[in-house]
Amino acid sequence: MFTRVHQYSTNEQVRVPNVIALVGLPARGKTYISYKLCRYLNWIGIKTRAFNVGEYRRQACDFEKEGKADFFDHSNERAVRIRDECAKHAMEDMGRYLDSKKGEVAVFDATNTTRPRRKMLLDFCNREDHETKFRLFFIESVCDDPDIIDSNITEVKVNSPDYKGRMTEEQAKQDFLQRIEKYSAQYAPLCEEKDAELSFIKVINAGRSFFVHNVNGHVQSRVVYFLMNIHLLPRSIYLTRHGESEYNKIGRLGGDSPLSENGVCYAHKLRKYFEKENIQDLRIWCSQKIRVAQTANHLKDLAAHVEYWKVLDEIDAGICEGLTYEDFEARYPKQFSERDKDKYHYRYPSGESYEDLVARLEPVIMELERQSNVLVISHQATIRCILAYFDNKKREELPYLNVPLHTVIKLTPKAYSCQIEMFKFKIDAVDTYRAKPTEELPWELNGTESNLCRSP
Ligand SMILES: O=P(O)(O)OC[C@H]1O[C@@](CO)(OP(=O)(O)O)[C@@H](O)[C@@H]1O
Repeated sequence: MFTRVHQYSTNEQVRVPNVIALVGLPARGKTYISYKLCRYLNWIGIKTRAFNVGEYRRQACDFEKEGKADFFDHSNERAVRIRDECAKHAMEDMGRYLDSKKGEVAVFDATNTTRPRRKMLLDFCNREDHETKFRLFFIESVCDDPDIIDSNITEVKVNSPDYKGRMTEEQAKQDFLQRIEKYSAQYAPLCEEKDAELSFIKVINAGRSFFVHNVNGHVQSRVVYFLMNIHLLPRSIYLTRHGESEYNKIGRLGGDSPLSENGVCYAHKLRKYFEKENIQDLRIWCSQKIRVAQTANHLKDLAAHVEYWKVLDEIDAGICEGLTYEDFEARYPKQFSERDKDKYHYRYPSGESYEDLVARLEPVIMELERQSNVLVISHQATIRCILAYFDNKKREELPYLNVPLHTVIKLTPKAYSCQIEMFKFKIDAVDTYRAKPTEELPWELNGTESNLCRSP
């Protein structure tokens, strides 16, 4: 007799709604963490939304009239009342989001620096009227490195809607420093003894060290793992497909064919491009397909490391490997239209779906988060998945992102976005893009320079 081992799917594991609450003084990167977490959790298929209490406060009162830094003084009773009301309002919205099952994780982005505020949140999560109580996890960002704080204030805070257009950058900076002082007077950091029952992680000096306490459940452990891998250092990630292959030329899917003449030409030009970029400690990650290895061969000596990852192989088209789209439609018309209906979830018989591909590529994303400069040479479907992560794309858009041949996509991660530049090489190649039948154009990218397609 066989015993069936129950395999938990991601969805089963996240049935308990989770609240992730940030803790920390202003300018400690809380919104940055919340943005990155939302992007990551949504990409791996856990529906997540951030609730930023600052935005509720901005809607509730005119900051100009309230007196800036004084608004955050704990002796300003009116302001304390307004701030508590805003927090409650955000909590109620968060509750509706989780109770209605629209989302599985809510990120509560606020300072939460006092014990009473955290108690209020805990009571809210344990309220009996929720269908299921919410599991609460705190992420405290502790930072005493003046350089990190200063760069956060100068790069992010002086441009916040509180200040932009209302005062000079210097005035904004001074006001913000006073705001930090007001919060510091009331700040009660999380503490192993006093908060023994709570689950939390302390991220110290933007990830130089961590303190993890009482982790509870799948979502929390994934969050901890993710936080321990991200960094803030400047770097660029380059994505490209292999040069045009013999199969591309005749429109066949998958397979393991070599480069066409045009493809070889691209490999040479790619070398020239990276010679010019002159990147220190470049790592090249390739799939294990011949067309990718041939593209990478010309670049090997420019890189500090070249690695061949099976997980970077193209989507497995199963019984459709080696067919053209026309063959596919003629042989398996039902399957073909199923794919058009829901390309993200459609799994090729004996092959993979885009959803499978995202799961397969998670270690690549995690490793990309850890590394500095990396060039990934891979395939149309895999690059779409990686790009969707960095450009925060929805699942329905992901399988239709336009990733043309003979193009380098340069990603430069910024605090709350990712700059995307596309360099199209002037070397002929077939167009392998197949639009969604009703759609006329490929989906646009979000990135700051998304429409920019330049020649290198
Ligand atoms: O999901 P769709 O849009 O079919 O694109 C994936 C297809 O792209 C192709 C080319 O048609 O990728 P690649 O040339 O990068 O290997 C196929 O191998 C693969 O099946």
